[in-house]
Amino acid sequence: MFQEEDDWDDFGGVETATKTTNKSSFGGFGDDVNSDFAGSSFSGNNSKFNGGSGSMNGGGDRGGGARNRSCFKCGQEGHMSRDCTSGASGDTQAKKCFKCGEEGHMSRDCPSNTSTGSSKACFKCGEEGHMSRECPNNNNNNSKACFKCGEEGHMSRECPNNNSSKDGFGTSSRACFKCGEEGHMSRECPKAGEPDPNRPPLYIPPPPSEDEEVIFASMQTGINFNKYDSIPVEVTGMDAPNPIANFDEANLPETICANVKKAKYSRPTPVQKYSIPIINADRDLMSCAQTGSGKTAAFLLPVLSGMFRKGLKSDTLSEKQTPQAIVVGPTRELVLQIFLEARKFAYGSVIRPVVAYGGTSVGSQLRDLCRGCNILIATPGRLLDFINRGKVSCECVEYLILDEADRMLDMGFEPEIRRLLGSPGMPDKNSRHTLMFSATFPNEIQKLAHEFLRDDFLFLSVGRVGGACSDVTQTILQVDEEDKRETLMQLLSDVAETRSRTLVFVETKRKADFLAAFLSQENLPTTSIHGDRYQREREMALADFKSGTCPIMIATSVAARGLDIPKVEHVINFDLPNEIDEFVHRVGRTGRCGNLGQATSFYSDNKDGMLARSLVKVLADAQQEVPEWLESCAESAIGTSFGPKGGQFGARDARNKGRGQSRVETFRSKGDYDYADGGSTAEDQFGNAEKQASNGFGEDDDEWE
Ligand SMILES: Nc1ncnc2c1ncn2[C@@H]1O[C@H](COP(=O)(O)OP(=O)(O)OP(=O)(O)O)[C@@H](O)[C@H]1O
Repeated sequence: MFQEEDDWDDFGGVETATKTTNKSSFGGFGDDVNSDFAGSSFSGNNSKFNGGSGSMNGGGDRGGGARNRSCFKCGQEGHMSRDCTSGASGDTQAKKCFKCGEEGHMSRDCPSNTSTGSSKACFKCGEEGHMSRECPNNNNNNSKACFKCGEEGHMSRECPNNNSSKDGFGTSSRACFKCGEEGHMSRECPKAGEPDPNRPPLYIPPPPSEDEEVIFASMQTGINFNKYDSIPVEVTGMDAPNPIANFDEANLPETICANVKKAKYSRPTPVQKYSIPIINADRDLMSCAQTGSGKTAAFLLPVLSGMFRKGLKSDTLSEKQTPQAIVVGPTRELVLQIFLEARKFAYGSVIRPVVAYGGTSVGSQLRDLCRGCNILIATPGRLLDFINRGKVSCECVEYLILDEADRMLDMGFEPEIRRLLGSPGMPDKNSRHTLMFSATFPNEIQKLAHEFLRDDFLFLSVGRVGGACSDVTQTILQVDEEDKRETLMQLLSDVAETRSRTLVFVETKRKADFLAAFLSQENLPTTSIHGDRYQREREMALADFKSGTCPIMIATSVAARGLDIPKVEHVINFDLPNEIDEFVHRVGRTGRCGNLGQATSFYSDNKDGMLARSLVKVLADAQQEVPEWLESCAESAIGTSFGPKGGQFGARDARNKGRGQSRVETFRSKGDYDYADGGSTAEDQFGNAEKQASNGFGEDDDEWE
């Protein structure tokens, strides 16, 4: 079915048809501008889903110019419809009036001038009663010039000035969209077959290891693992089931139970003790627990078990897969990690997890998908792309899980999540189970989340919502911008010898590159990860960091959430983030699963004042030392827009009005996440973070995958 990457190249044909769709539907206005610059992506959909067949019926012939064209009115060749001498339509497919929808006359002869519903105005002058090509108001500003020579009075396909290199405005020359050279359109490009040097190389990630030892390799629990039991837990909502005390009470199928043992999970963490019975009882859940405390297994184990219990529905070897569970997360590396966890717990069973994320070959992921998919773990953009292509249907979804749910509902991803929830076949909230997990849950996001959960959902908080992990020893250093590099060098001075894993967070992708290059020059083995790197490079950077080949990794916020990297000893915030939640997640890359960790943050007076109050709060809550100077900074922020006096966090279920507190921090930024992670367009593979989530699914990726 998908033997070759090129199997997916058939979109080239659609492009041609699309161009002509534009032309015919707009009565001759459709300059090639449309087809070259927009048609390939957006109109491609039109031709597929909105009457594309219309464009195929002869439409394809019109654009090329090489084939015969027949009169629009009588169906005969040799003349255009405007020169047609036959009074009425003579062909079998009688044409309807553009204005009133009736047959037997053209729109310009339409007797029903009062037609209201669909009366069309001239595209050029805006007046009704004539089409744009018959427009008497030729001086109108909107009048269209030939796309090739810039002159009016003819369309580009009839242009007598074939060698003209002027564009429609007669000012600059138009180059071929594919090769950049002048003198031809992209569809006639002689280099069409050659690879575009600006496009990123195709990336097919290596298949995951089949070695049991690798599959079940897990992080060693640390000395504070047992202390998890003393963390206060609160469940709010009606009729919450009792927590379990051990995995034997979790009602897991035998295979999954055996896999839990192989993963050396001897007993559940608090978030698992509470979440597992809640999900087993088919309740919706918003679950908040500190970083590194086992939230992934808290949803995967009961969801996989539920799928077993209810019976698997997905067809193997079907071109349209119907997963019963969908997990979405904000970054590619995180969804890959969750996939590997799902694969571990489902090992030896018939459940087939599949992963889908941007920056990688669509064809290869589709081939994998079509081998069968019971649980799909994906970034939202790529998932929507697959739904849009008709490769994934949501009709069987029983579980929808948002990991890092507060980020998934924050401004960057919210439009895509809404699109996912509104996609065809997606069961409504009362017909599916929606589960949300994160270490942070600001009040305003909680309130938004209520819209997607059943009314009787349960809210679970383990420890303080939004609190930093107390197993991490935190230091805040007051450092001026210009001294940061030197201070960093001091902190890293012995890493070349100790090889202790150090994760350094910076604000921008450029700075990440710059700092990585600088440290490498200083003989400190450093790599970097951020949204402007190719996916291959991102995964290699992570692998080098994990293996210790490069014990220093410079990262943007793309690595702030969810990544579970063993033995990260030190997190350095070279730049503090704009949001306190982001800070909590970054610090949480160390001190996981009961292990101890260290975090050092550079505080710049000029830049970080807005974070002072929230920082004091987070440090105090995590029983960390709060420097006096920071308290003073926080005091001076009282009464400013940086936080009300006595600022507190969204510390509990936002439904408990009066008890829930307002957040201190309101500066929410988008950060470097994998927004709009659809097809493998150049932007997807190489720097998509600034792209708006609403700008489509990257339909044209198959042209070069
Ligand atoms: N019951 C358990 N026993 C031993 N190890 C566990 C247990 N549960 C989870 N772990 C391990 O703890 C580590 C952290 O788990 P996980 O990544 O799920 O944390 P998290 O709460 O999702 O963190 P984050 O908030 O950063 O996303 C993983 O290596 C996981 O394998």
